[in-house]
Amino acid sequence: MRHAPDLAADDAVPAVSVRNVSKVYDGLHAVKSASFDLASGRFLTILGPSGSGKTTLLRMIAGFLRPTSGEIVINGEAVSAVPPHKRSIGMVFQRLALFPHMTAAENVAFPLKMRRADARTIPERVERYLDLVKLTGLGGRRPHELSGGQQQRVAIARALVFEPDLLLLDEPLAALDRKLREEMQLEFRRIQRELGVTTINVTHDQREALVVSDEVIVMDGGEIRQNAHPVETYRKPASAFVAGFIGVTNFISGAVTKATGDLVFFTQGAHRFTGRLAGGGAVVVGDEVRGAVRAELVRIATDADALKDMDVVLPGTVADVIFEGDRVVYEVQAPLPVDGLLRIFDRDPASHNQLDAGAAVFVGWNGVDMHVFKANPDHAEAGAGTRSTRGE
Ligand SMILES: Nc1ncnc2c1ncn2[C@@H]1O[C@H](COP(=O)(O)OP(=O)(O)OP(=O)(O)O)[C@@H](O)[C@H]1O
Repeated sequence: MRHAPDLAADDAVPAVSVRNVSKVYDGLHAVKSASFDLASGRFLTILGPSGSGKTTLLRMIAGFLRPTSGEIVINGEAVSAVPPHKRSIGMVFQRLALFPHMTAAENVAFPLKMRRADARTIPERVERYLDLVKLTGLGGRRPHELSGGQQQRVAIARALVFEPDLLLLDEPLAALDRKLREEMQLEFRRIQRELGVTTINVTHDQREALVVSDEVIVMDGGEIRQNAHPVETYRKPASAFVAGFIGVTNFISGAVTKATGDLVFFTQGAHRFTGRLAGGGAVVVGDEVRGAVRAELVRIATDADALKDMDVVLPGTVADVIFEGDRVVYEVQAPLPVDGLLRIFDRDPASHNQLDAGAAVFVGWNGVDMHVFKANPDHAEAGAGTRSTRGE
């Protein structure tokens, strides 16, 4: 199939170039000065909370919406004046919109007929794409005779059969149950790698973004807050917002007492903390900062001695215990103004007794595991105070 990535060409012209694109409704920015380049064959996910501008950005790339300002370039061609059906784009939506009266094979053949493909080649191409999505032999069934996951596969085959330059996914998995959703995430990844088709996916599911993507753009308030490889997004969040939106993060506010290089010392009442400056910029003594530490990097014990290797040890009381099978989530009330309850993952719950709510405990972590962000009241962190630990 012709989508096998051509690495030499990748370097030359980005498959998609979004240049300073904004969309304004009634004086409000749905998308504000978004810019990014996406190389050919890459899988990009645009991740963000509801209302952050993800769909608006995707719809502008698809051509359903015109930017208020800025430019979108696909394979070197500025496309602002090109209508959606003239852009070489396959789309899969949350609502699949399969034709119910047509068989799976007829659904997949539809875009080829619309594009007046040579009728003699259509059956072979349809079969090839049904094979690709693992629906071999099911082409004769109508949508209602297929499971939700199988219908999803028909929609994927239909979006890809005409070999578009770009595949756009608008939360296609949001309506599926978790197990099927996770299975289909891996399917999207497999198919995308097999074809090498440049893909842009929109989701508010952080796990999906980390699992499927080569690159993740995190949006908030219409703006791109970070554009990075998933591992970097998780390990080196560019702001307190990103740290709070991806993963489960504990925040502690304080004032800087010393800053040397990227090492920052700050205090909250009588408690001293250390961390690494994150998100760029610099801090000086007296600046308000927010320390962020991941739930999986905080340790919990009933005996302070067990945490003697940790840089920070605080006493606390277990407020709630959430059993999730492969891990236990503890919510701990610490007696200093940690922002909300401290959340801690115990990933090895089978090896010891579970703690009970009300237990007196100690929690601890190391300074290298704390990211320190300059406090910015305009960009409150995401996720604080929520109970969701799975990004759902
Ligand atoms: N046609 C419109 N008219 C006015 N405002 C709009 C319009 N479409 C979107 N908006 C606003 O633009 C902002 C971004 O919306 P958008 O649908 O892009 O967000 P999203 O991140 O995709 O959210 P969700 O995950 O809920 O779909 C929101 O504040 C929304 O209310």
